[in-house]
Amino acid sequence: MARISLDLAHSYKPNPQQDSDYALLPLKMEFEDGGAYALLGPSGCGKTTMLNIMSGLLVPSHGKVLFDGRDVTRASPQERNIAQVFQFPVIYDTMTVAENLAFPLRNRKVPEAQIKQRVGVITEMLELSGQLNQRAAGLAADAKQKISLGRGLVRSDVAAVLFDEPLTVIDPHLKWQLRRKLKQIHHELKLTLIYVTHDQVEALTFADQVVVMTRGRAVQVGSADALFERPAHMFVGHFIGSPGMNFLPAEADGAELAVVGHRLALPAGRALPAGSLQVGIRPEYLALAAAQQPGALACSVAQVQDIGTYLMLTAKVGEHTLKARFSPETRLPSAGDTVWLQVLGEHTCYYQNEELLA
Ligand SMILES: Nc1ncnc2c1ncn2[C@@H]1O[C@H](COP(=O)(O)OP(=O)(O)OP(=O)(O)O)[C@@H](O)[C@H]1O
Repeated sequence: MARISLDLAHSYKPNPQQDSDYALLPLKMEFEDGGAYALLGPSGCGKTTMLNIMSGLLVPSHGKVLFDGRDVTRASPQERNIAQVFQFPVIYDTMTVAENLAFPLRNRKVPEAQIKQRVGVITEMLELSGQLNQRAAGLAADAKQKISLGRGLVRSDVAAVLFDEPLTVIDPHLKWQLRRKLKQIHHELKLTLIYVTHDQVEALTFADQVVVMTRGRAVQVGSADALFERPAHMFVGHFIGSPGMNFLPAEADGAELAVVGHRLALPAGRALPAGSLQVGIRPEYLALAAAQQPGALACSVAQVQDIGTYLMLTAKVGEHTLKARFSPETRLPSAGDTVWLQVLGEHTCYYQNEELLA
């Protein structure tokens, strides 16, 4: 396994002039040996480009890729010793499940006894033991994709295993099981795993560290907890969570903050540079407050929805909308009523130029 370091940028255009010409803007990043990472972001943000640069399918237009300090920028996937799992199954239909799994090891002349042992471990983990001697051709799409996952995981000597949206063809129930399974496999096999997805639940259940990307930039690398509690960039606040973080424009001036024109005292000990900023608060932390309570805003209730496991309150303050989540037993006001919501508190984040200030 290897520690992967990136110090690069990539443009598919021959003469990039502006930021929008780059699929990846200049970035420096380290993937630690044995870590479980997810590259998370919307379509077109540069995830596959980054993965293909790590695997060796693509040479970056600028900069370098290092594996354990060794420059591998122009080395092929074979030379880098990378295993890859793609969106759709890549297996041999005429071979049995066992033969498919053994293939990457036979190719490398691993002794038969060792192959048997390793294939046994992987089939057990992926719950394929009952189908070992079946031909792959007769299997359902998700069983075939499990074989693909197994082929990616079967070698213990790879620098890293890279996954590009590997659960796309899997049905939703099995998807949930496989996500948990992959996490368990990571703990047992201690391989470096890098996993591309646009699905936040998939990224947050699988990875120890999630790289959140938007428009060719990696805007934050962090644990699920860090991305939820302290989004480093407004995009992370908005993209992570269901629904995402609420934002309100504000003007800071000494110990006070004018939020949508309402002057609120900042919590004790909180200092912000004077000027325009955005106040960010998660729907989970937007609590009910008494009228005129410091740090609270009077809002107008637009809607209360029963989502089953929680209640969702939608409120307006001026032209701005706030979403707040409450437990099902909370007594909430009705549409048209005024509600006071605690906007400033210990979980509130403050942003300037989209970056976290405090
Ligand atoms: N071979 C290519 N030639 C030119 N432009 C490309 C090529 N591959 C990707 N791009 C562009 O680079 C940008 C990043 O694409 P990339 O496929 O890395 O994003 P992604 O986050 O993986 O998206 P998706 O989830 O849709 O696969 C996009 O604007 C895309 O159109």
